[in-house]
Amino acid sequence: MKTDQSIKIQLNQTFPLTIKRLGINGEGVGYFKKQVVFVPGALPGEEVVVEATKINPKFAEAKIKKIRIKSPHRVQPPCPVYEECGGCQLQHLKYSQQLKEKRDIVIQSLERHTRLAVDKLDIRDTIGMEDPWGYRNKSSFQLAGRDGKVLAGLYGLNSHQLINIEHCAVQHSQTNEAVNTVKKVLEELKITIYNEKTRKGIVRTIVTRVGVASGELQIVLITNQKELPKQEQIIEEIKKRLPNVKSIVQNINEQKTSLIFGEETLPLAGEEFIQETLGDLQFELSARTFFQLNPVQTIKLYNEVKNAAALTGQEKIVDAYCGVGTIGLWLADQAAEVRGMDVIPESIEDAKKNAKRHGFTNTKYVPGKAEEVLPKWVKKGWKPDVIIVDPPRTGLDGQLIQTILQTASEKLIYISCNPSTLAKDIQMLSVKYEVKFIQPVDMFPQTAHVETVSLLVKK
Ligand SMILES: C[S@@+](CC[C@H](N)C(=O)[O-])C[C@H]1O[C@@H](n2cnc3c(N)ncnc32)[C@H](O)[C@@H]1O
Repeated sequence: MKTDQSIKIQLNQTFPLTIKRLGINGEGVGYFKKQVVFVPGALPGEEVVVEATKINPKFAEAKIKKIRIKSPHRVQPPCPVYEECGGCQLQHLKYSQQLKEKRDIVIQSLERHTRLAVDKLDIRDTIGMEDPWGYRNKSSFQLAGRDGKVLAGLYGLNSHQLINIEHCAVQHSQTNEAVNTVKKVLEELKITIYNEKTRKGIVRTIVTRVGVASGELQIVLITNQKELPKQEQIIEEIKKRLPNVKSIVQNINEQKTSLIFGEETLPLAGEEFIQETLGDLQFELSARTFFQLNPVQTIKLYNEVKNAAALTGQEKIVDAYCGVGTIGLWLADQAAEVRGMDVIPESIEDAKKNAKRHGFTNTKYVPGKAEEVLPKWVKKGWKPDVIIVDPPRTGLDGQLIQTILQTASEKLIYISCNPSTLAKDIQMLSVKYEVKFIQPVDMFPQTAHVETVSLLVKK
């Protein structure tokens, strides 16, 4: 018998709900008369009363009116702006339970999108952080001027209202200090802050990056025009108040879009980059260089890749979606050859410099799409033994999957930041590959993001 699946919940309707699991965005998921309801802030096991806030063709969204039975894992979120901000989604869940839920999200995705016997797979416990706070090395805080005050923070959840953040609990302590200091300097010198509506004003955004190992700090002032009034005073005050600042740069973004960076970057004081160390590798990070945001967990993630690859020194490796080459360089001293590609030409230039700085002569980096570059290499007779992929949230391109299946390298190591696309890709790859293990690594504590390293081996 065919059942009518269309949503019958009415907007603003209030009803009781049992939360069964966490959804991929960290919301509680329950079923009301067999209809899926997403409830931000609700936790598995909780009995809640909710009010429908949005009706979609296949599901409803609702907000909590009352918690009748609380999860034993519910905790008080330490951040005062947690409810409005939207940067974190799981601060109200005990950290040890966050790790369990993240593993569960991976399992659910595999159950939904693959035909594998998921209960037979080796899906390991999530590798967490000892201290799951203050881990982010980079911040991009939008600015707003209000009554002579400079506010800095993020736009609120589903709104365009700036939430002023004095202390972000997941940012490195140097970041919080730096943002508050720069805000004060701009305020005292009466520098006008960009207004999105009128498109007037000068400073739009403060971006900071901390070299967690080096202690070095970079500050980027993103402005709506090239001329920065009182530039010398701004620099002098920042340097005086923040002795760890190694680099102050200006980036000019005159666009209307929500893109943070514009094309032009000008040095204002100090170096154009800061130093960062990952294990034995050193990197120079300039304002726009992509670099992993949680260096402590990055080392654990890359070591999982290294263990999965179990290299003997004879292997040819592909580091697809290589960014500035960090993963390939992590393995280069144990491989015969490492080849990487990325769509961002500047990242490829950085990858080449990084390889050279560390004296590697067995690496090759090419700008371009993985789905175009790898087929060319393979066509010329170059056959990798290990393919490592680290795609964006959208997962692997179909063409790349076809090339991987044709190439049939012994090992495929898939680093994923999206369990749904990972599962869909694994389903396609399972024609030739068997999943050996999936290791979740918590790169972003307090948020719903789930990162995994999966080892697939040729059947
Ligand atoms: C998740 S990041 C991984 C970066 C790097 N592996 C690391 O650990 O720092 C994804 C990278 O894929 C690149 N990218 C996006 N689409 C791509 C494509 N079709 N082909 C190659 N690279 C792509 C992005 O520029 C970005 O550097």
